[in-house]
Amino acid sequence: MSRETIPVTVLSGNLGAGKTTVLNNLLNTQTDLDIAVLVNDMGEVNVDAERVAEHSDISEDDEELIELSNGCICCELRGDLLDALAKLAQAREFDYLVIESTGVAEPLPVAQTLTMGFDQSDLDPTEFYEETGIEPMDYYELDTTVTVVDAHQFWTTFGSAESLMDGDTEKDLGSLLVEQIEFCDVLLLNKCDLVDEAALDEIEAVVEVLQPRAEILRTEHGAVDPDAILDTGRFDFEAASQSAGWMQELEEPHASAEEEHGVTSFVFESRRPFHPERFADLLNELPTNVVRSKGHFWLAGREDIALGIDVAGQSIRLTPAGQWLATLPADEQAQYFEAYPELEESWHPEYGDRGSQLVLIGTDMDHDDLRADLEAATLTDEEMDADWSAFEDRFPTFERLEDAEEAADGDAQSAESAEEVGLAD
Ligand SMILES: Nc1nc2c(ncn2[C@@H]2O[C@H](COP(=O)(O)OP(=O)(O)OP(=O)(O)O)[C@@H](O)[C@H]2O)c(=O)[nH]1
Repeated sequence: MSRETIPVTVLSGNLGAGKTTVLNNLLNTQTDLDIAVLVNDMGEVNVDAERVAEHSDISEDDEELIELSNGCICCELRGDLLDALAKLAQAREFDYLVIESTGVAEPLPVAQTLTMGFDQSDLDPTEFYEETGIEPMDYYELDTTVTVVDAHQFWTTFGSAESLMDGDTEKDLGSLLVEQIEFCDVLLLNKCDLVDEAALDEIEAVVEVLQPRAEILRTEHGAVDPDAILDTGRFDFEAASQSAGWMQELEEPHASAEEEHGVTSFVFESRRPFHPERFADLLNELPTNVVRSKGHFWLAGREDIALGIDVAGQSIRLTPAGQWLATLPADEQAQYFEAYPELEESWHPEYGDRGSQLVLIGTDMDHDDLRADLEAATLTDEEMDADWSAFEDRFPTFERLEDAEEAADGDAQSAESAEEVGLAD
């Protein structure tokens, strides 16, 4: 194959989901492609690379098997990843690259690194890059992101609050699984030999709501047709980072073909602020069948910025989601109205654009009950007239207004100011 850039497939997926098994299968399946492999392992010894070497034609001494150990390519090893790719590109004796990330890798930053390289990202240049000036991403193109999901462990992981240290941040396996599902082009539902048909249908229904864009394939022992994950041309950064089910839900509530599996979703909207104490209590006691929730909300007493919320499994993350336009001078507001006329239509005479919009996705959710609970957590008529600053407020305070602006500009999930909270009493 001769082309200007080398296409890349990235394999993600929770610990033990079957990434190495998929990779070995791929390397042992005859394709026309000469595949180079980069394996990332958290430990000092790259066990996965050893296993790849053991089970395929590629040996550990081979230049086309790169090992990156002792860290994760979604955080501290991003620069090393690019260096390794630059060195590999110089040899260029292969025509496809497959990257196996660690089980704790977040796919979005990996894809970001591979899309932006050193030139466009905020990465500090490495010594190698400064010496050679080679921008690896001139040589590569991200082609397909694949998430391998363990069907057998699915519900256990989904509801898991087991926390794991991932670089400097702590997160739980459940929310990592959701992120990995939400950000992929192809999803391999692996270990199907261990799960019956009805249970697989149920898992697929949840996955389809979380990630309507991906192709979902059922696999056993990682056996997959190479054409399904190599050279598919499916990767599209914008689409991938925007395609999560909750986003689509805001635009166009989906017809509930999934309802037979009890997977549903709804949008809660209110122009009244939440009472800080009642809303914190509600979030702390959110039923476990609410598997995903995202959106922004207005908290009484926080009239400057909107707060963003991201619930996945057992974890709740809060971010500053942007400044309310109501806080801006009239001339700046007028500019927004011109660009977005619908803003003016929904403008409240006293509160402006302040309000809440939350999407909830879950299994067997009682929409009416949940809606009533959310409604009850907003201020009553009497409270609307009270002094809001006197309410007890356990939500994190975001010191800098720039935090809000950064989060509004970019991806709220990666905003450094995100806080994982317990909202304890
Ligand atoms: N029964 C069954 N076992 C599988 C299947 N796929 C993989 N396994 C087994 O599951 C275990 C984990 O598989 P790996 O391929 O090492 O998973 P991984 O995602 O690379 O794991 P980490 O590198 O630790 O994140 C191994 O013992 C595999 O043999 C499958 O479809 N069915």
